[in-house]
Amino acid sequence: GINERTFLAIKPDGYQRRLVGDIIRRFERKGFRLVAMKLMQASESLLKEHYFDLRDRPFYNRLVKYMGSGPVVAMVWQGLDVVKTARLMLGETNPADSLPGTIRGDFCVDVSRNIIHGSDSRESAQREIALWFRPDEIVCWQDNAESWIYE
Ligand SMILES: Nc1ncnc2c1ncn2[C@@H]1O[C@H](COP(=O)(O)OP(=O)(O)OP(=O)(O)O)[C@@H](O)[C@H]1O
Repeated sequence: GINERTFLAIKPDGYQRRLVGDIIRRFERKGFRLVAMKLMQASESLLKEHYFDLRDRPFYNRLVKYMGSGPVVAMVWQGLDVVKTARLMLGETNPADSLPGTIRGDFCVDVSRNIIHGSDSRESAQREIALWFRPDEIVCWQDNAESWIYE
């Protein structure tokens, strides 16, 4: 949809490596709009809830520990088909499968240090946005079809 939203989080390794500006710049230049952002230390309970679907995977505990090992930059981005396009811009989960030009393809080699998270569907986006943000932390911005064409 035209005003679709997705949840992106720059992981502790992305923050530590000072990639925040580059990552935000990519999404702005692409044409998406930043509608919420906070730099935060995520709690263990938030991270466990966020990764609930992966709770039975062998790397789950390591993943929660890594995500809590430093600040994360939690963001909501809005725009036409942003869920799918953001996933393309991130690259594959495993950086070894990510093409150059994608965030993971350009900046990392290790699946357990892969810089950024992005919602994988509109349903997960809704769930994750509600988990990480209060409604009053999100800017209300509506692009209409005409502004996309004439802006
Ligand atoms: N085999 C693995 N070993 C270590 N960590 C892994 C492994 N597979 C996935 N992860 C970590 O768990 C995260 C979530 O895995 P998932 O399969 O949901 O991939 P994803 O949807 O591409 O990632 P994300 O949810 O972070 O955008 C990955 O981004 C990665 O940090």
